Amino acid sequence: MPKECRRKSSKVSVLSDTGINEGPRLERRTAGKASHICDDLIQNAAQIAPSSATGAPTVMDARRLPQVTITPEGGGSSREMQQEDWDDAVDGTLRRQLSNSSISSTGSSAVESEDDLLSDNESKSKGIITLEHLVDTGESKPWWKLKTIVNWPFSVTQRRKLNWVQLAGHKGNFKAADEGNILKKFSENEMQCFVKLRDDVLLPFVPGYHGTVEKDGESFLHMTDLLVNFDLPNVMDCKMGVRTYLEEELVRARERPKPREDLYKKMVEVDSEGPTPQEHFQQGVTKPRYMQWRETMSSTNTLGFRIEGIKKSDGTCRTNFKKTRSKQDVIQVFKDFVGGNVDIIKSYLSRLTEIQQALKKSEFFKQHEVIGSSLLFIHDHTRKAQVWIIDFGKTTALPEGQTLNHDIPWQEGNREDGYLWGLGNLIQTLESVSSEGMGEVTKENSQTTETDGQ
Ligand SMILES: O=P(O)(O)O[C@H]1[C@H](O)[C@@H](OP(=O)(O)O)[C@H](OP(=O)(O)O)[C@@H](OP(=O)(O)O)[C@H]1O
Ligand SMILES: Nc1ncnc2c1ncn2[C@@H]1O[C@H](COP(=O)(O)OP(=O)(O)O)[C@@H](O)[C@H]1O
Repeated sequence: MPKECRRKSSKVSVLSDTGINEGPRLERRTAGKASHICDDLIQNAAQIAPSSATGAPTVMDARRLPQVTITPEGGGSSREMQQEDWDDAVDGTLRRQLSNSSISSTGSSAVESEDDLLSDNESKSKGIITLEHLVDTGESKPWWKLKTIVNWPFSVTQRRKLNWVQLAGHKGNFKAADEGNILKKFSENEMQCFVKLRDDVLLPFVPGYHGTVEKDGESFLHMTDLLVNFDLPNVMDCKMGVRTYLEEELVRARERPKPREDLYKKMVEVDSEGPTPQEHFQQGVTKPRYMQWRETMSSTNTLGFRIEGIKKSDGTCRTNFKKTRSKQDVIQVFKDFVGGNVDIIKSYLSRLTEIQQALKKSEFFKQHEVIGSSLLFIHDHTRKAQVWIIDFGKTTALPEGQTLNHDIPWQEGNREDGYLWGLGNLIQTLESVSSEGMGEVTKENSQTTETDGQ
């Protein structure tokens, strides 16, 4: 979810899911063409340019490199927005459950104990976590104020913690809710998307949305927990599209470049050669520069999707896929994810084909730029397998009358996201898994220890 949206959420005083509030609140400036191109950026991108050996269709290869001029400002290592802008009291209470033994037979399970909980100081969530309910004040009247739900019976048992899987996004973004549901930090964009999706053919493929909830000025989206009906689920998050940042982030970085030290460190952790000499000198990279680098290192640019994280039924989690880029690498990861079971791949394929057909018919999809949205794959030992479209935090409506193809190259200003192109490649990739047979799962892909340094 973009921080712009999260920041706005704290200022929202009246929430509406009636659709009256049409149009994204993200201020969208006209994307101008840059007159400067950072040579270092281009050189760097050229060094890690996608190879044609991936077997990916070349329709996106003509993409123009995003143009960002990077200049140091104010010491050069400031974050675009400070973490503390967003962290709040409830964030501090979220802890990650590291013990596999406490995962119950369902994907999302209530637990009473706080044993072996470790505090999580990272801003990104990676794997198995414990979701807490919002603070129980003990008052007789409900502390929360439901805006769109008339009655939410919130019994004591429903206030227990919830073992859950969060493979991407920021820690503290989710809370436990009533049984079968979760709360996600409010964003205007995402709320508006959920409301519009109620009348769209994509509705069967997105989590159920039950309105907004507010507590102490903090607002949440109340939605279905997709893990709830699974028994020890295997979960994979695939981020869709060829671009993972908004055009306006690019414009902002060009107008007011703010090199960020945290992103520089994340880049160096994966590839010490990643930053340009200038970026090394200032110990900072801008957000779009980091996002572009992530796209070229992973399969985002070459395949139009990338694997963000996987949690398997044995409790192991991996989020170190930053360099998983070739189609063959992705095939190996899928083989390991399904434990060599071709039937699960076939179930996934049939669901993906339904999603593809629905997307092609969807009015919502035509009228929105879909950035940073994921497909969430879930299966368990009963061979139940589902795929869901999640995360509309950066999905923004186009101006009235404008539509997107979603399968043509992005050029700054056209707002194309490459979603359908990526989905086509994802389907082809799973077809390859299915036709190749499973063979042996490599040691690398069956590893159970997560490391971020790749
Ligand atoms: O995956 P890594 O390499 O850690 O990079 C993250 C992801 O791209 C996040 O997207 P997502 O939330 O979809 O996972 C993004 O959040 P936004 O969604 O806010 O763009 C983070 O931006 P910052 O939060 O600005 O650091 C960026 O640092
Ligand atoms: N409705 C849901 N049911 C189950 N898991 C979910 C649901 N929504 C999100 N998740 C989990 O949370 C992670 C982050 O979700 P996402 O919506 O992408 O958050 P963010 O906007 O913070 O990036 C996903 O990778 C997935 O593991």
